[in-house]
Amino acid sequence: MGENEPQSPDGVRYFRLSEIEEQNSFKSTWIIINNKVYDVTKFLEEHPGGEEVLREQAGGNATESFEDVGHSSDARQMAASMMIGELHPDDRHKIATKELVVYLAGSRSGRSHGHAALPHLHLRERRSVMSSEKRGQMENGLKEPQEQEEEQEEDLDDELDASRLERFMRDRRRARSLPAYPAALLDGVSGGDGRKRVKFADSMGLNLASVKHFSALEEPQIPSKVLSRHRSFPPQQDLLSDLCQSFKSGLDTDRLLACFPEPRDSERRVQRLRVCLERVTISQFDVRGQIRVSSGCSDKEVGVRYTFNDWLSYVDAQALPVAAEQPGCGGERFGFTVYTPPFMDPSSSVHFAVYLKSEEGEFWDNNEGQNYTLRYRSMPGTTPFVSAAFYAT
Ligand code: HEM
Repeated sequence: MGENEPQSPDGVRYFRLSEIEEQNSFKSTWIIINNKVYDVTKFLEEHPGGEEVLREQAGGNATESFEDVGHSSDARQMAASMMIGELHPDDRHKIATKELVVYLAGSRSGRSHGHAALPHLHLRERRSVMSSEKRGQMENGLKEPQEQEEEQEEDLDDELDASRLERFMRDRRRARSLPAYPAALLDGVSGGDGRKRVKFADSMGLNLASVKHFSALEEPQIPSKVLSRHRSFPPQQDLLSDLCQSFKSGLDTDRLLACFPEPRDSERRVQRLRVCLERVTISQFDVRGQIRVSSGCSDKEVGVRYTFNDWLSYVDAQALPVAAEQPGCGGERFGFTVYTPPFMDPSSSVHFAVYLKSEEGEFWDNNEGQNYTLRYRSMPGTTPFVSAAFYAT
């Protein structure tokens, strides 16, 4: 590949775009970042941001996505070790990115919109290559500059503002979990000394931008978004303390009953399967369940296996014994709680099955082979934070 292509004066290998576009499989995955070509095939599984995001860019220009994430200098050093050449100069125009002039209003005297901490962003297109889709996104909530002449006079200010904007955007970027760096990639990269790095995020998952110190006399203000989330979903009663009771959900009892087994059936099911899901309850924040197992063996592990991504990956969470047992309810009970991520696609589901592992073997209740499924449902017209919950289907 690329043998017939010219090289740059300093010996860098050039690849034609068509050639790069072919490297889009698991066997060979190349991406372009800032006109440099990277072979990320061996890095796919180790990428802290996941294999999928790289696969989506395979064979194409990943510059914008790479920069959007705000990769660290460590990440950039890693990337350097995967560079195999550059995009042929004749093909660079084919992947040219858009250039935007960024205006920050509200930062100059007399232009304030009354939100000192949240500047209004004014974006103006300099080139006309922006796609209409992109333009739609950019213009969403953003305004055109009002007076062109005034803006030209203030070019210097704009430069200053652009750096403020960059800082602002960085602060408002969604906080990301910190990577577990693969040891092999850390040779010679700073930060690989095994020390833990910690990041803070607010209730919406955004990076902590500043720290405010409250005095003892000052009442902390709870943002209305956070309050409304709690108001919409009052805490449910503690179902785990109420054994042998019907499945309950403040959200959709009928549908739950249709999907989950009848609790009075659990006697029969636990005899047959040795383990069964007896009850489940759902709130916007978590899914709680009660598992019943046949009494007997002392050394056992009871838990739930669940996935938020259709079993691409899954988690086994151990269930803990429920303290009190009511008379007339044979077997032992274990409770589990699965916390649902705050940011889910509207179509997301959680699938799960419950298990018992003992010296006699492994036993499962997987809803007769179909697993238990809860679908995430958004309610239109409200913000995602107060509008969605899991529903049984
Ligand atoms: C050779 C190319 C790449 C390398 C070496 C690389 C490396 C890394 C590293 C080390 C991190 C951890 C955070 C950090 O240190 O910045 C990271 C995070 C991430 N990367 Fe990349 N990356 C590459 C390309 C990409 C591309 C093309 C995309 C998007 C299409 C991407 C998306 C992400 C995302 C979304 C995260 C955040 C994961 C999280 O913390 O939740 N990366 N990457």
